[in-house]
Amino acid sequence: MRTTTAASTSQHESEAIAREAQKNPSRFVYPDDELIEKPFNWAQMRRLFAYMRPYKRQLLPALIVLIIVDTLTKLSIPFLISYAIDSAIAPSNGMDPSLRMLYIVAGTVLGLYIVQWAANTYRIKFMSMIGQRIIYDLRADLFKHIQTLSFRFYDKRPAGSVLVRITNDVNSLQDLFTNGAINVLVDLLQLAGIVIILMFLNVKLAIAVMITVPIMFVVSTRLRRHIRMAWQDVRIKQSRINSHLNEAIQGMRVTQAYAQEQENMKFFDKMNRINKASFDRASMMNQTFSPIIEVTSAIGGFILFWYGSHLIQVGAITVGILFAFAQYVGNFWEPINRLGTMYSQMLIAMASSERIFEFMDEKPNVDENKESKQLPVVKGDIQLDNVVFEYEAGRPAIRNISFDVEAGQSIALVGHTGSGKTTIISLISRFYDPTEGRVLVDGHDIREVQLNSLRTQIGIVMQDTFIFSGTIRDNIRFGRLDATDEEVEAAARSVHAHEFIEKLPMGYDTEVQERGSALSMGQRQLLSFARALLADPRILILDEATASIDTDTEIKIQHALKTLLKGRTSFIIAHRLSTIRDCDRIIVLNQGVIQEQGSHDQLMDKQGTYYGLVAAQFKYM
Ligand SMILES: Nc1ncnc2c1ncn2[C@@H]1O[C@H](COP(=O)(O)OP(=O)(O)OP(=O)(O)O)[C@@H](O)[C@H]1O
Repeated sequence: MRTTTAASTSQHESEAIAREAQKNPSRFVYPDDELIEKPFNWAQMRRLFAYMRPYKRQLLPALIVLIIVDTLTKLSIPFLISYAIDSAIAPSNGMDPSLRMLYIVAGTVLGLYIVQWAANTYRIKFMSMIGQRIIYDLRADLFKHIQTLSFRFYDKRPAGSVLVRITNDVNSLQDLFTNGAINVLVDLLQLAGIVIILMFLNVKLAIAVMITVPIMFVVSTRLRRHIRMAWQDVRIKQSRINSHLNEAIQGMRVTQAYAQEQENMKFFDKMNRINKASFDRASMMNQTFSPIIEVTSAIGGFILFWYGSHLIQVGAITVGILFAFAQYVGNFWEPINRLGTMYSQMLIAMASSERIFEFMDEKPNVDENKESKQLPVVKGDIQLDNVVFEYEAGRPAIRNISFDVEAGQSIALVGHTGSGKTTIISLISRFYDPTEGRVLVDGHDIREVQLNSLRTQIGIVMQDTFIFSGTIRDNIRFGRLDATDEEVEAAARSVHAHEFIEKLPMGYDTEVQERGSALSMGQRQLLSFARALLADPRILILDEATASIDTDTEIKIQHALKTLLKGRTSFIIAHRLSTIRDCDRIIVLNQGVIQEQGSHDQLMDKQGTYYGLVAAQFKYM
C-alpha cells in the first residue's frame, strides 16, 4: 500500500514541480542533471576497482587467508555436525552412540566458530581501513582534476552540483569498498562450495532444493533496471537540493533584505519533499529483494523437508544428511541475500561512479600539451590579433579585436556594461581560449605555453576579491607563498592596507572568516592589492578594483597604484573614469568591438563615446 501512496504523492508533486519548472526553468533544470540510462557497465566497474590496485599487496594475502578460513569453516561445520548425528547420536549402522565422539565434534565445532569469528572481525577492520584509503584517493583525484578545469566548466555548473559529486557521490562508494567488494568473492566461493557438497551428498535432493534459484534470478534481473533508475533519481534530487542550498546560503543576505524567507522556505520544502519521496521509492524497491529471497527460501525449505523425509523413508539418505542439507541450504540463502544487497550497492555505485567519472573525463577547455613550453620571464608586450570570442556558439562577446601593448604601458578598458571588457582580460589570462585569433605575450602565443608559467606572471585584482579563511597574513601571502613576514608587511604598507590591519585585534594574525565577511569591501580590496604587489607580476590586471574604495582612500591608493603599476604592463577596467585619466591608452569598447582608442586628452578632444561617458559621469557627480 505504502508504495502506491509514496509513488503517487511523488508523482503528484513532480507534476506540480514540472509545471512550475516550465514557468521558471532556470531554478530547476541543471544541464548535467538529466537521467542518464546506461546498461550495467563492466568497464566502469573495472575502472572503479582499479582504485584497489595500489593496495593489492596488502589486500591479496589477507584476502586469501580470510577466504580460506571463512569458507572452510562455514562449509565444514554442517558436515561435522551431520557426521556427529550419524555416527555419535543416532548411528545408522546399528553401533552404540558415542559420547566421546560427540564431545570431540562439539569441541571442534566450537573451535571453528571462534576461528570464524576472529577472521570476520579482522576482515571488517581490515576492509574498512583499505576502503577509507580508497575513498581518500578517489576524492583527492577528483579534487585535483576539477582544479584543472576551465572557467567554461564552472560557467555551466552550479557550485552545489560540483560539491555533491565530491561529497555524496564519493561517500556512496564507501559501502562498496568497505564491505561489498570482498564479500562478493567470499560469497561466490561459499555458494560454489555449498552446491558441490549438496551434489555430493545427494544429487536429487540438491536439484530439488535449488529449483527456485532460476525463478529468483529472473525476478531480480527485472528489478535491476528499476532500482538503478530509482537511485539515479535520488542522486539527481539530492544534487538539486545541494545546488539550491549553496545558492540560498550565498544569497542569504539578499533573501533577508527582501524578506523572502518564507518564499524560499516554500521552495526548499518542495524540493525536500520530492527528495524524500524519491528516496522512499528507491529504498522500497531495494527492499523488495529481501522478501523475494525469503519467500523463495521458505519454498526451498518446504521442498527440502517434504522430499528429504521421503528420501529418508526409502533409505536414500540418513537423518544426518538431511540435517546437513538444512544447514547448507540455510547458509545458501545467506550469501545469495548478501549478493542481492551487494548488487544494490553496486547499482548505487554505478550511478555515483558514472557521475564521478563524467567529471574526471571532462577535459579542461584550456589545456596544455606535451609541446607546451615554459614561458620565460617576460617583458610584458601584449598583442591581440584579430580576436573573436563566443561564450555560446554564434553569439560573439567580442569581435575582431586587435591591439598592441608595449611592455610597461597602462591600458584602460572602458565601455558600457556587457561591452566585453572582462572578456578581454579573461582571454589575456587564458581563462578561455579565443574562438578565432591569437593572444601573444612577448610574441609567444599563450596557447603554446605552460599555464602556470603564464599565470604566475599575471596578477589579477578583481572587484569581488576572494578572501580565504585564515589570517590576514596568509591572505596576503597567497600572492607569493615564500614571502617573508617583512615582505608581507612592506606590501601592505605600500598600498595603505597596513593602517587598518594594525587596528585589528590581532594585527596581521587576525583570523578572517571565509570570504572575509568581517572586512569591508574597501579593506578586502586593499588586501588584494597587497597580495598582487607581493606577487610582483610583470602584467597586472585591475578589474573594477577601485570601485569600492572611498574617495579619501582612493587618493592614497592612487599613489600606491603608481608604485604598483610602475614598470608593469597593466590593464585597468574602471567605471569611475577619474581613476584612469593617467593611463597611457584608453580603449573604448562597444558591443564587443573597439570603438575608439587614445589617451584621455586625445579622446576628450575627439568628443566621441569616451567624451560622452566622462560628461555623463560629471553630470551625476
Ligand atoms: N560566462 C558567460 N557565459 C555567457 N555569456 C557571458 C559570460 N560572461 C559574459 N557573457 C556575455 O558576454 C558579453 C561581454 O561580457 P563582459 O563580462 O566581458 O562585459 P563587461 O564589459 O566586462 O561588463 P561589465 O562592465 O558589466 O563588467 C555580455 O553580453 C555578457 O552577457
